[in-house]
Formats: sequence, structure tokens, C-alpha cells
Amino acid sequence: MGFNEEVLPSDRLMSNELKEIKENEVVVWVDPLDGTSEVALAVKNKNLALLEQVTVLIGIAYKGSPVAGIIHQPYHSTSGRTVWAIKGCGVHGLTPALGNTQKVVVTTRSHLSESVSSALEALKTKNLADNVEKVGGAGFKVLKVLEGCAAYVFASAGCKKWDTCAVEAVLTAAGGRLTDISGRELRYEQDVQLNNTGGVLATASWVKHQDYINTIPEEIKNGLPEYSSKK
Ligand SMILES: Nc1ncnc2c1ncn2[C@@H]1O[C@H](COP(=O)(O)O)[C@@H](O)[C@H]1OP(=O)(O)O
Ligand SMILES: [Mg+2]
Repeated sequence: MGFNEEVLPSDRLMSNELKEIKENEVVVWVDPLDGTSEVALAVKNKNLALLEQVTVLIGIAYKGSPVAGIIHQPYHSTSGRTVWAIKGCGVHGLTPALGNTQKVVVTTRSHLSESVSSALEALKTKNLADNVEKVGGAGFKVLKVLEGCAAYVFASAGCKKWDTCAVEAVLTAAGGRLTDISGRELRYEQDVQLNNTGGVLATASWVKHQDYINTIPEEIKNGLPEYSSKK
């Protein structure tokens, strides 16, 4: 990727801050097919309803933080939809929910483990999860959070930076938050570890992210350390 230096510096409308961006400070994280297991299952079982859970994710990070994201959902309704956000410019393609009567938590459909189940049980006891829905894909789960679910909880490693960059940008623009399950920020520099080894916790704007972090037991958090090297 490169900038067309003949065009950008001559654009008088562009702020100095934008002109000073260096190429190596920008990383684009792409997941061309998020929800791979769901595609496979949809084909195998001829269950086309599962295709709704498939998304294409494009996230742009600047100095390690997501600043823009696109979540394209090709099988939404009859013609698909594209939900996108740029930092400071709001969310487009969907109107984020401002609250809900129930706190529904979405989690993995195909990568369930003991730590995921234990984290969900702990959240239930503190009334942070009235119901749990198991659906596929990081993109689809964050769309569910934007549309009225309280949180997306994945207390397990395995999810990658390309699964979370775009969705974090869109969720943050809607007032929500996405971190690992210990509350650590996810980093998106080009040499960062690819796996989100600390799990994923995404919350809607109308719940307290910190309540979810405080409630997930320490032994689960300790079982999901973060590594600094590229994995
Ligand atoms: N153990 C794993 N191995 C590979 N990918 C994983 C794993 N766990 C999660 N993911 C990725 O994170 C996304 C969210 O996980 P889940 O649907 O299980 O909640 C998945 O769609 C998958 O991306 P992908 O479908 O692009 O391979
Ligand atoms: Mg993916």
C-alpha cells in the first residue's frame, strides 16, 4: 500500500495532521471470510440461514489503534448490507441500539470450551447475562451487540487481529468497547502477535464494560495471558 504523493500533499482541504501520517503507521487488517465454520456447515447441511453469520471485515489501524472499520454482511436479508465507521464520523448502515430490557450475551457457536462456559456462568450469577446466544463469527457477534445484545464474550484464545480490528472500530464509534477479557487493549501494529490470546470482550454502549471484566473469574483471566512476540 502507498500514498499518491502527488495528490495528497496538494489537497488544501487536508489537515496537517493527516498529511503527516506515515505509511508504516497504518495497518489494514482484512478477514475476507469471517464465519468459515458457518459457511462449511451451511453447505454441508443445506442450512442457508447460517449464511447470515458470515461477514467480510476490513479494519484500518493507525499507530496500533483501530480508526475505521467495514463489516460487510453479504447474506443479510435479500441484498446484504455494509456497516461502517470512521473515528469521529459515527456509524453508518445501521442505527446502534441504545438499550434493551434483557442482557443477551453472544458467544461462540463452534469454539466452545470450559473457560468460555465458566465465564458465562459467572456473568449469569451477577445478572450481566440474562440469556446466552451461540452464533458464529466475530463480525456477526458485534453486529448483534450493535443491534441490542449486551455483550460478546469469548474467554478463549484463537480469534485473530483480523477478526477484531474492523469490529472494534465500528463498536467504539457506537460508544461500545472491545478489549480482551482482562480489560487489556488489543494492539494492531504490523508486528504485533496475531492471536488475541487474552480472549475477546465486547460490550454495548449501554452496559458497563468494567462490570463484565470484574465478574470474569481471575483464574480464567490468568489462563489467557498476552504474549508480546508475534505468534
Ligand atoms: N480456535 C480458533 N481457530 C481459528 N479461528 C478462530 C478460533 N476461534 C475463533 N476464531 C475466529 O474468530 C471468529 C469468532 O469465533 P467464533 O465464531 O468461534 O466465536 C471465528 O469466526 C474465527 O474466524 P474465521 O471464521 O474467520 O476463521
Ligand atoms: Mg474470522
